[in-house]
Amino acid sequence: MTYRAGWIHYTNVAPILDSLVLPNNVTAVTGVPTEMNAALLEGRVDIANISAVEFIRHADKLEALPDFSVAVLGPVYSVNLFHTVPLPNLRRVALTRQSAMSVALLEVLLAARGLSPTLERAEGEAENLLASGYDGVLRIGDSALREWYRVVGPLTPETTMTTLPHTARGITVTDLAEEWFRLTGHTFVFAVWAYRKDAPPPAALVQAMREARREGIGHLADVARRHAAGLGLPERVVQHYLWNFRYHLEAPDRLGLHEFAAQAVPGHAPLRFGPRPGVRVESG
Ligand SMILES: C=C(O[C@@H]1C=C(C(=O)O)C=C[C@H]1O)C(=O)O
Repeated sequence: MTYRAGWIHYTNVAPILDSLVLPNNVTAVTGVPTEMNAALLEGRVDIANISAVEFIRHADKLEALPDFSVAVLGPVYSVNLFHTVPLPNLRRVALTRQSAMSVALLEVLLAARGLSPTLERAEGEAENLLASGYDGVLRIGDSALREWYRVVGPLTPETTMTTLPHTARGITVTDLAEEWFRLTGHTFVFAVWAYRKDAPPPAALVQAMREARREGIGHLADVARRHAAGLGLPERVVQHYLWNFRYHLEAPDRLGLHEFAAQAVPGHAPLRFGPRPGVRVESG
């Protein structure tokens, strides 16, 4: 039987996907987070790296690989609220249709500040939307990374990603993962690799994913070089962006995930993870 994978193909998954050799009988499609969330929940794929909030919302049906995540501690650079007024003055915010996670995160961050601007779905470049009457625009993924750099860059020999300003040309870029860290002191998990509990991935696929990740992380400069031109960004920016991610769903990531789950989806079913690598499951 064929096992069907669905991959979100943003650059932050390249350290896992670029070197991945799919075993026989595994097929893969790609898409943006909301597409992959729906594909998994509707049974069109069997495993996908999905928005962590969808995993939490559907924890009764889903299980996640125990050692795969797209997570950060502090800034992420690609989940950004672009705004022209201070956060307390926000009135109308445009949300991207590509994302479930960042919308849920924005709602948590706004609620923590007692803010309730109007949230609307609208596509387009952040700067164009800001010029057209929105005072905030939420963007994720590669285009958000590019727009962030366009607003706050360029890097000079004296600056690093972490010392670039948050405001330039009248636009402030609020990095939602950095805000989450300020609020809670936790990591933020954007994605996990989830599957329906009754359809776990073949061991050969998980093994291939682990090998691909080892290869990608071991050659991050090469991954950055391959993707920099396509992104239209300096290699230095892409390399920093990539090594900043936490791909192993380690204990601090799980803590952050549970904290977010408690805040965003109160009353959710217990989160379930498959057996850890190297841990033998006794049968009977
Ligand atoms: C950090 C990011 O993570 C992605 C953001 C997601 C979302 O917002 O729903 C889902 C999967 C993640 O891989 C990003 O691509 O910018």
